[in-house]
This record gives sequence, structure tokens and C-alpha cells, in this order.
Amino acid sequence: MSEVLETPVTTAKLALEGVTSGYGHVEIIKDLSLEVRPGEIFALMGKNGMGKTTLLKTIVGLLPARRGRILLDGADVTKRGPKALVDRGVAYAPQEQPLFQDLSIRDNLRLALPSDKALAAGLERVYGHFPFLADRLAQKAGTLSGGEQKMLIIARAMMTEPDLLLIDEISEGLQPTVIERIAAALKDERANGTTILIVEQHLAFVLGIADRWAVMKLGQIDDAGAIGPDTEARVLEHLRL
Ligand SMILES: Nc1ncnc2c1ncn2[C@@H]1O[C@H](COP(=O)(O)OP(=O)(O)OP(=O)(O)O)[C@@H](O)[C@H]1O
Repeated sequence: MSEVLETPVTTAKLALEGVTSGYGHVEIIKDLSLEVRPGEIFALMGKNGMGKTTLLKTIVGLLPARRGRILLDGADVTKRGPKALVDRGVAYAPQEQPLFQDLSIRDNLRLALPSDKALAAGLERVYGHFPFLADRLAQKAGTLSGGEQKMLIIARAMMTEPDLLLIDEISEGLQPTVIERIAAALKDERANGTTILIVEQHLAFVLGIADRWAVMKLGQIDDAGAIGPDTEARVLEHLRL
């Protein structure tokens, strides 16, 4: 691991200490340690099948950590489960089956929230990023285009004004203008104090918004650092190997 990630920080927003998790008899995440600092965008990259999605699922409690600890603002949340993470301000935009296709945009957004009042406030926030939502609230999510569905997924995760936002491969299949819109939305969220951990394959997009980065290989952090002029070349080298 690089010097940058070993440098002590006051209190990490999210800290993983020797986390191991997996499926059945197979360990996918192996003794992994990582710190995400308050208010940063942290880009997590790696080749297919290296464990990035598995790591996000472990962080949000959908998959139990078999060993190690997960700390949120210094508090141990390892065995607390998904609900406790949501209550502590964590939002997750997953890669798989993320929307209720037969429900309207409004109902998909409402499900993330405790009340209609919260929905009204949340909508005001996300309309700024994704204005098309304002005229389409009654439309079924399944009838939106692929790009619109991705924007809805991000909007839903932002509705709660999360302290920590976890995003899994949002850019896949999106046209450049939509990616730019999402990049702008994520930068705005960071400016408002949200910490973001984003798994991405689209390097220009994610390295353009991130503060620090890591590459995963076979369930471990293979390399990491602060974003700098050599980052893209360094990451590409890992993805080629
Ligand atoms: N539910 C599951 N049961 C068994 N094995 C799984 C399950 N989900 C994922 N795996 C395996 O875990 C490994 C890591 O998968 P994961 O989806 O975490 O990788 P990833 O880095 O996110 O890959 P990608 O970039 O392709 O999305 C893969 O070998 C995958 O086959």
C-alpha cells in the first residue's frame, strides 16, 4: 500500500481493518484494510471479478464480515446490519437490480425515505442535478431509458442527504453528457460534505472527480494513493497486468 494511505488521519469516515468476507466456502475479500477520509471522493478500481462489489456489500452489511472490523466515524459497525448503516447516514447505489421497474419514479424515490415531507425536500435537492425527474414523477421506472435509470439510481441515493455514499459502476453504458451530469452531481455532494466511495471502470470520469484512489486485486488493495499526474498511467498498468 502507498504511503498516502498509511498516513494517520484524525478519524476516518470509513475504516476497514483486516476485513475478510466471501460466499460459502470461498473467501473473496482477504484481510483488506482501507481508510476513506471525511469529505473526499475515493475511487476504487480493479479488473472484473476482483471483489469490488463484494467489498461494497460487506461495508453496508448485506454480506457479513467474517473477520476484521468496519468503522464508521470511529464507531464499530461490523455486525450492525444494513438498517443501522442507513440510520447512520450511509446510502448505497448498487450495480445489480437497483430499481423497482413497475413502480413510478416517485415511488422509487419515496421508498428511500421515511415520509412524504422528506420526499418533497429530497426532490428539491435532486431536481437541481437531474431536472428531467420533475416532469416524469408518475412514469414507471422500467420505462425510462438506461441513462435515465442510472440518474434515478443516483438521485435515490442522494435523496437522504447521506454522509457516506457508496456507488457501484454507475457509468456503464452511459453517454458522455450523462456521465458529465453525474460527475457534477457528485462534486456538488462532496462540496456539501458527503463522503463518496465509488467503484468505477471509467477512468477519465472517476479520476476526474476523485481525491484518492485504490486498485483491488484478488480481494486485496494492490496499490493506492492520492490523485496526481501519474495516476491514470499507474492504474492502467494494474488493469493490464
Ligand atoms: N453471490 C455470489 N456467490 C458466489 N460467488 C460470487 C457471488 N457474487 C460474486 N461472486 C464471486 O466473487 C468474485 C468477486 O465478484 P465481485 O462482483 O465482487 O467482483 P467485481 O470486482 O465487482 O467485478 P466486476 O468489475 O466484474 O463487477 C467473483 O469471482 C464472483 O464470481
